[in-house]
Amino acid sequence: MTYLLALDQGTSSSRAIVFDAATGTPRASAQREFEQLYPHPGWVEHDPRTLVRTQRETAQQALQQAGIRAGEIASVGMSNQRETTLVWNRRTGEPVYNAIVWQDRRTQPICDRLLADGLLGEVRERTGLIIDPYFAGTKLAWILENVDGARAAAERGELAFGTVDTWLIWHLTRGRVHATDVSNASRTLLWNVRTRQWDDTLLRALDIPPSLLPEVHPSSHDYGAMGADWFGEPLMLGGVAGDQQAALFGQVCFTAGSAKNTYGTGCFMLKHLGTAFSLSDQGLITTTTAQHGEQAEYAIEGSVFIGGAVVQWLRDNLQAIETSADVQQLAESVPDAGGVMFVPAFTGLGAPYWKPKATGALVGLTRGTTLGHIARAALDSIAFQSAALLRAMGVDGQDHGVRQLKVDGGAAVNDLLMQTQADLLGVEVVRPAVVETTALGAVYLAGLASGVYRSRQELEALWRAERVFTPRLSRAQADARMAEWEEAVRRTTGER
Ligand SMILES: Nc1ncnc2c1ncn2[C@@H]1O[C@H](COP(=O)(O)OP(=O)(O)O)[C@@H](O)[C@H]1O
Ligand SMILES: O=P(O)(O)OC[C@H](O)CO
Repeated sequence: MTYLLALDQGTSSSRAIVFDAATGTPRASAQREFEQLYPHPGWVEHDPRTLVRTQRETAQQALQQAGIRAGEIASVGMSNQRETTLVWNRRTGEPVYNAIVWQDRRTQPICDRLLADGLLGEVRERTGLIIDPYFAGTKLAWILENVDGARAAAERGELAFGTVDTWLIWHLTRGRVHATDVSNASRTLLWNVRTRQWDDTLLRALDIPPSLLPEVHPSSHDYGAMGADWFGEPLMLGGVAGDQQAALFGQVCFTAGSAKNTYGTGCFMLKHLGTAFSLSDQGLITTTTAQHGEQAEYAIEGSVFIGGAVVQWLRDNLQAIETSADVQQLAESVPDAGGVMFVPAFTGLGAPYWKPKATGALVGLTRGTTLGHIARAALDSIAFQSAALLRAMGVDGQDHGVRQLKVDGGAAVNDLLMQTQADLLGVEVVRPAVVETTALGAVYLAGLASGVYRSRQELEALWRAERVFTPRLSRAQADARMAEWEEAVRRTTGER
C-alpha cells in the first residue's frame, strides 16, 4: 500500500491526515487546537513555535494511528492558513515577533498610506487583490517598522519572511529551504501574479528589502527532503498550497467555471478562471490557484464573514440548541422561516456588500415567530450570503457561468442548508465523499509531484460525490427570495 500524508495548518488547529493513495481516502487523522493570542483589540497572533510543535505532534500521532511506518509514505503535502505573517532570523531560526494572523487589523494605517499614495489601481492590476490589512505585505511592513532592530537586521540580510507554509518548510528542512508556493505568494500583496515575480514597485511602496523573500515554486513540486527528526526517515515534501486553493484542487475544480464553497466559521467561495487573469468589478479578489505544471491559473474569490458562526451564536449566545448539529432539527420544526430574515452582520458584511460597520438584524418578527423560525432564518442567511457571492462572480457583466457548486467544511453536512443553497442558486450543489478537501488537495499535489498520480484526469476519476442537491425552486421563485434578502440587507445597513 502507498500512503500520502497531509499537514493542514489551520487558524485554530493543526491537523494531519494519512491518506490511502490508491483510493484517495483518509485512513487516520490527528488534530491539536492551540491558543489564539489577542494582545490588543483587533490584533490576533499565534506563537510560531506552537505552530511547529502542534504540526509535528499531529503528524506523528496520525502515523501511529494509521499503524504505518514513515517509509510507507510516498510524499507529504501541506495546506495552510493563508496571509498569516512571520519573520525570523536566518541563522538561529528564532522568530523576531509572533505570527500576525490574517484576521489582524492593526495595519489599517499602513493601508491608508498606500491608498493615499494612490496605489489601489496598481495593486489590483499587479496582485488581483485590494488594499486591506488581511493580506501579508502590510503585516511584514509593520514588523519591520515596529520590532526593535528588525529593520536594520533585514537590511543586513539576516532575516527571512514567510507565510505559515514557509515557516513550516524552514523547520521541516532544518533551515535548508526558504520557499513558498504561488498560491500563498499571491496573498502577500508583494507578488505580481501576471509576471510571476516579486514586484519591485510594491516592495518599494512598503519598503521591504528583497533579501527577506522566499523562493516561489509551483504548488506541486519537490520542496526537498524533510529532516529525519520529524519521522525518523527523510520524507519528500511534494505539495504546498494555501488552504482555500488546496480545497479547490481537492474538489477537482481544474477548469474555468468550476467552483467550490467552504462552509466553516465563515464561507470561502472560489471559482476557477482557467489561465485567463481577470478582475472582478463587484468587489471580489483574483488569486492564483494551486499550480501543477508550468502554467499559472487563476480563481476569483469571495468570503462571507459569518457562516457556520451564526449557528454557534444560536448555540452559545441564545442557547437555542445544544450542539451545532441540532440546528437542522430545530429549523425543520417549521416549514419555512415564516417571513423572518436574519442578517448576521456581527462583524460587518463582507463581499459583495463591504459594509464594515453594519451590525446584525432580525427582521419580520411577529407574535407567531418561534425559535424554529429564527433557526431556519439563520441557516437561510448562510445560503443567501453565499448565493449573493456567486451572483457577484460574473466578470465584465457576464453571468457567473457556474453550473455546479462543490461544497465542503463543517456546516456542509447540514442537508437542509445544502438544499436551500441549491434552491437559491439554481445549480446543483455537490457534496464529496471525502469532505476533508483541503487535506485531499494537499496530498493530490504531493502525489502528482512524487509520481503516485500521473495526471489531473486520474484525480478526477478518483474523486467521488456523496450527494447531489438539485434545485427545487423555479428561477422566478429564487429571484423573489433573493430580492427579499437584499431588502433585509438594505434595512440592516440603513440604505434605501
Ligand atoms: N450540522 C451543522 N449545521 C450547521 N452548521 C454546522 C453544523 N455542524 C457544524 N456547523 C458549523 O460549522 C462550523 C465549523 O466548521 P469547520 O469547517 O470546522 O470550521 P473552521 O475550519 O472555520 O473552524 C461552526 O461554525 C459550526 O457552527
Ligand atoms: O484556517 P482557516 O480554515 O480558517 O482558513 C483561513 C484562510 O486561509 C484565511 O484566508
